[in-house]
Amino acid sequence: MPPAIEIRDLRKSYGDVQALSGVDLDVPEGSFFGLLGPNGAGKTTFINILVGLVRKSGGTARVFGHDVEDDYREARDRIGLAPQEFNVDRFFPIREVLEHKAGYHGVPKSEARERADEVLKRVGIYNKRDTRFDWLSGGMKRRFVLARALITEPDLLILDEPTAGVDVQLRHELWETITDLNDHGTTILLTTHYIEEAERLCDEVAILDSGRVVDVASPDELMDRGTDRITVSLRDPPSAVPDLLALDGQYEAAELTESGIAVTAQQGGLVAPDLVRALDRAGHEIVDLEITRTSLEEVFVEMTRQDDRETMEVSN
Ligand SMILES: Nc1ncnc2c1ncn2[C@@H]1O[C@H](COP(=O)(O)OP(=O)(O)OP(=O)(O)O)[C@@H](O)[C@H]1O
Repeated sequence: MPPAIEIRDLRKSYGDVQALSGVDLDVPEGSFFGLLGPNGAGKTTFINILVGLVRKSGGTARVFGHDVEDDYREARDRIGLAPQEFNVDRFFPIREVLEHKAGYHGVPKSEARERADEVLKRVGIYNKRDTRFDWLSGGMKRRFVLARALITEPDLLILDEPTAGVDVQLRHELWETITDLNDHGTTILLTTHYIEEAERLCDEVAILDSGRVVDVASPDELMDRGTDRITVSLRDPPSAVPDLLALDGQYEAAELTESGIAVTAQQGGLVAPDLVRALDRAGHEIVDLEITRTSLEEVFVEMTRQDDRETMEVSN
């Protein structure tokens, strides 16, 4: 079975701007996949190539085995897109907008109404079915854009910043709706600036920076790449960093603090027991111990910042 998305050496330039510089990526069928990256990293360009809004400059992009340009119709019919910008026909009642869209994708008229009602109920705005898009609140507009993406019963749902600017309650409701879709087999590709969103929802994330994939991993794996800080308070704070030879290089740095010692290590939870033993053996009495985990956000900032530095070094 081909992956939901299969990308090889994908490139796109807009004049002198290299928006994608050779992206390779596989998104397995059924996964909840995050695409993270700072502004201008190339996320929207990537999505627009998949849905046929932008022509690639090179490489290949397939959706469930269909080339997005050569087999455009087959690929596009499998995708539901909820874009970041609202591009909705504002003059018709929203139920009609959905019916038109279903018709455009070959759904018979008799079934289109049924489907429209079903997706409006799913996103919780069925009672607004006769209202024009313009007259919906911001949060309802977000719900509607999701309903429109669902009207064709897509196998791949692409969500570009689906919760941008919505309140906490709606954000949680949208999370629930898309998690439920994923549980029932829909592959999800999500771009977001809310790292917490990626951490909660995604099985895997790709970090895109300056048109390149810097890393692909689960949120947990990414967090393991950050350093944790183990802070130990001691009954009698020492005047020099105690001998930590027994830790056998499992840590990156150790320093004195006001109340004891702080050690940074890749996986703090694994190092902490050895650290406690080493301090105990050296005669220190431990009063308190705290491990602060790196957040995915910190790892993300560090990864994309380092990449900036490399780019600067190359260009210098
Ligand atoms: N139509 C266009 N013409 C010229 N340059 C463009 C065009 N669209 C995008 N770009 C440039 O390509 C690069 C990637 O932009 P893109 O919108 O894909 O990034 P993004 O990751 O989606 O950013 P954001 O998070 O801000 O939405 C940027 O440098 C952008 O200025």
